[in-house]
Amino acid sequence: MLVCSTQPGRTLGTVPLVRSGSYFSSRHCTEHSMINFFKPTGSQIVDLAKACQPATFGVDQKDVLDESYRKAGKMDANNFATQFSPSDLGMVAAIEHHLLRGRGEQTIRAELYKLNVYGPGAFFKSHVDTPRSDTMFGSLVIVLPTVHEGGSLVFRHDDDEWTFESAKAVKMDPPQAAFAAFFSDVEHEVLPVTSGYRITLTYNLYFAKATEVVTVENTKIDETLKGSLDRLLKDPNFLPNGGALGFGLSHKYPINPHSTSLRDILGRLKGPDAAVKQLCESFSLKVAAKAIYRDEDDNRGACLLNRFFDFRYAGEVDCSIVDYLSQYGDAEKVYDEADDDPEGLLVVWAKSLEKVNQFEDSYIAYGNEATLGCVYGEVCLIATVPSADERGVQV
Ligand SMILES: O=C(O)CCC(=O)C(=O)O
Ligand SMILES: [Fe+2]
Repeated sequence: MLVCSTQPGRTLGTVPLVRSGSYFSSRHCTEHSMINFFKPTGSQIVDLAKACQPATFGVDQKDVLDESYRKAGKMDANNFATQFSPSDLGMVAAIEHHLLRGRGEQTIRAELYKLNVYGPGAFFKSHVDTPRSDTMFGSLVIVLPTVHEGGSLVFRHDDDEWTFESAKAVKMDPPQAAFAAFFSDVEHEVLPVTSGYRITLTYNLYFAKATEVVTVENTKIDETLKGSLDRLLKDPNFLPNGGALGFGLSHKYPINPHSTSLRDILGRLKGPDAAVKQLCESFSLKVAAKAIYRDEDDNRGACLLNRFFDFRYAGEVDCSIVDYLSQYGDAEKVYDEADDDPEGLLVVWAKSLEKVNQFEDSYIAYGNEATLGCVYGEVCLIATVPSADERGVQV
């Protein structure tokens, strides 16, 4: 459960880490580039610290390096990827509610800024954050659950001083992160770390633009997906040889496999499904609506078709549906990372298939006597992802 408390100018709290949102990967080191903050190892943390650069800080809109003022390592947001999502965890809503009392709408967004590593002896003296634009009003610091001592955050505002002992607020088992959100003009300081590594993610907090507020639902989807997609495509370890991103649809569409065209569905996508298409296209990914077919026995793979296959003219089917469609229906076999039979196109499912648009058809199965077989299909969106080389990212 997210727990938070608010004093003037700042909201402090803790949030449990969710398993799916605890992975980080950096593009600096390839061998140990992945860290699961559910159970990070000591050497992974040291590797992450080594992959960082000396942290600068902003003075009069310029980035300055001065280790007598700030001694820490940093990694810029475009050099690592994380599934940690303050909005999915309810933090953005909580910050809005607590820090900006009474606004009560989704009028803010958190943009990932940096990852910081404070090893033994690292600190950041008292400062105020430099707003990066007119709409930036504050910062969000997430202290990830790693064993360390010291590194408390001290806030000062209007002759008031407050210390957040974040090292004591984080928990390892089950993992719980600590966070602090505060207005840019609140003075804050990171006291020296006395042992271990203190790892933080920093986010810039913005008021959403007026136009973004009107399309609340889309804004939320766009912001979350856009950042993730951008980071994935820039990650050379993501589909290094190319493949596809698959998205289950959020809305239901009228489907008759004997008469509906997938091209029509693509042209009539609703709200969040249309947003997925637009977003992928904004990254120059080609998007198509496809039918995915599996055998009744789910384990024998799947295949994608650009049209619904009409089994009324199929005759007898004497092999698996996937093999049949690959041979006679121009289908492309697909697999995902969990498959032990990698054949065809590798699809990473960004949004799982929830059977929202499942359809059913029957065919004549070959055997001693003809029996009626049942085939299931579903509609999904497939975005083709070029190889890391073609995307211009180096492994
Ligand atoms: O890492 C932290 O705890 C604070 C970082 C900070 O204050 C900043 O990046 O401006
Ligand atoms: Fe700061």
